[in-house]
Amino acid sequence: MEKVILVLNAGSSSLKFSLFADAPDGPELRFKGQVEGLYGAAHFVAVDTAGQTLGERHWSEDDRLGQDRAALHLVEFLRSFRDRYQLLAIGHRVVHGGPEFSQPALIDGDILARLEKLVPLAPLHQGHNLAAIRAVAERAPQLPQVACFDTAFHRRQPELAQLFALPAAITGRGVRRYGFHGLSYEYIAGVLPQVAPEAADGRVVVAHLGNGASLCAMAAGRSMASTMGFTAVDGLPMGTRCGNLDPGVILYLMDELKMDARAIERLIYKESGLLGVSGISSDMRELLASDDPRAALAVGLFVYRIGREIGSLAAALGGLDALVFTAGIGEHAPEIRERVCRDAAWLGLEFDEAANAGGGPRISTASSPVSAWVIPTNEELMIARHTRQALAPT
Ligand SMILES: Nc1ncnc2c1ncn2[C@@H]1O[C@H](COP(=O)(O)OP(=O)(O)O)[C@@H](O)[C@H]1O
Ligand SMILES: CC(=O)OP(=O)(O)O
Ligand SMILES: [Mg+2]
Repeated sequence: MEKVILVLNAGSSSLKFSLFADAPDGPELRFKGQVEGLYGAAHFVAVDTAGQTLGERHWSEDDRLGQDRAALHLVEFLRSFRDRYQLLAIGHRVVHGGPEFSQPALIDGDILARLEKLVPLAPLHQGHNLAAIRAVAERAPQLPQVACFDTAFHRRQPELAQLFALPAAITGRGVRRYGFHGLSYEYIAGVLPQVAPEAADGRVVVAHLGNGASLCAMAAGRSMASTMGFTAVDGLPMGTRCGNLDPGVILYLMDELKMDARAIERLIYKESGLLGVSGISSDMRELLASDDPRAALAVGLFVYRIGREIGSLAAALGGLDALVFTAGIGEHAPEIRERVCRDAAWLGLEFDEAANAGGGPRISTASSPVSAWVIPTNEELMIARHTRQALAPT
C-alpha cells in the first residue's frame, strides 16, 4: 500500500483536502477536492491528477451545509480508498497560532488545549480546525497530526508592523497584529523565483482574495506587513467580514444599539462585507453576475479598499516591484484583477488586458515598471511539506 499524507484546509466558505503520496522528492499529489460554497449552495468535487472526477455532490441552499457535515461527507468519501493507501499522518491548516506557535507543531493533548484558547480569535475557523483534529484523535489516537499555522509566516515581521498603539501591558498579553493566509503567502514566496524571477527578490504585494481576503507586503520573500491583524476580521472587506472598522463603531453599537459581544461578533464576521453591503450574497460570482446596484456597490467597495491598502503596503515597503493575485477571486475573477490593476496605475503598473483575459501568469505589459501576476496558491502542498518535516525533522 502506498504511504500517504492527508491534508485538511478548513476555510470560511470551504473545506479543501488533498491526498499526497510520501515520495522521496517531496509530497506527490494523488487526488484533491473541496466542498465549497458552505452555508449556501454547497458543492463537493474530488479529482485525480488526470482531472478525472472521483466524486461529486450538490446540496441546495436550504441544506445550509456547514463544516461539520462537510467533514462527515469527506470521511465517507475517503473510506472507499482505505485498501489502497496507508495513512502516515494528517496535516491541518490551523488559522491562529497566537504568540506561541511560529512553526508547525506535532499535536498532542497539551498543544490542542493551548490552541483551544485561541478559538475566540478566529471564530469562523479555529473551532472547525480543532474539531477535525479532536475527532481524528478520538478514533485514531496513534495517528500523527500536524498543525500548520496561518500566522507563522508573519511572525518575523518588523516589530512596528506587529504593534498596535496600545499600552504595553495590553500588548504584553499578545494583543498584536498576527496576519493570516500565511501558508498561501509562503507558497507564493516559494514559487516566485520560478514564475516571476525579476520580482522574487523585490518588493511584492500579494493579494490573497478568497472568501477571506488579505494583502501581504513581502520583501525578498519575507513578510513585512499584512492587512489582517489580531484576528482575520481586519483589513479588507471580505465575503461576510467587515474588514477595517473604526473601533468607535463598536462602542456605538454597544452603547446605542445595546449589542453584546456575541451580537457584534455575528455582525462583523458573518453579516458584513460583500454580503452586508449588497444584501444579496457573499459570493463574488453572484455579485459579478447581478445587475442590482447594491451588488455593484459591494464590489466597488471591495476594489476601492484593495487599492487603498496596496498604497499603504507599498509605503511600508518603500516602493513596489510586483503585485500578485491569488485565491478564489484573485485566480478566477479577471474583472476584479483588471479594476485593481487599473487603480494601481499611479504606482507604475501598466495593465495587459489580453494577458489578463487569458489568466496570466503575467498580466502587466512587458515594459511595465511594476509587474502584475496571477499565481494559483497551494496551501495544501505547503501543509503536506510541513507535515512531512514535522514527522521526521532533518
Ligand atoms: N470564477 C469565479 N469568479 C469570481 N469569483 C470566484 C470564482 N470562483 C471562485 N470565486 C470566489 O472565490 C471565493 C472563494 O475563494 P476561496 O479562496 O476558495 O475561499 P476560502 O476563503 O473559503 O478558502 C468566493 O467568493 C467565490 O465567489
Ligand atoms: C484566515 C482566513 O480568512 O481564511 P479563509 O480565507 O480560508 O477563510
Ligand atoms: Mg482559504
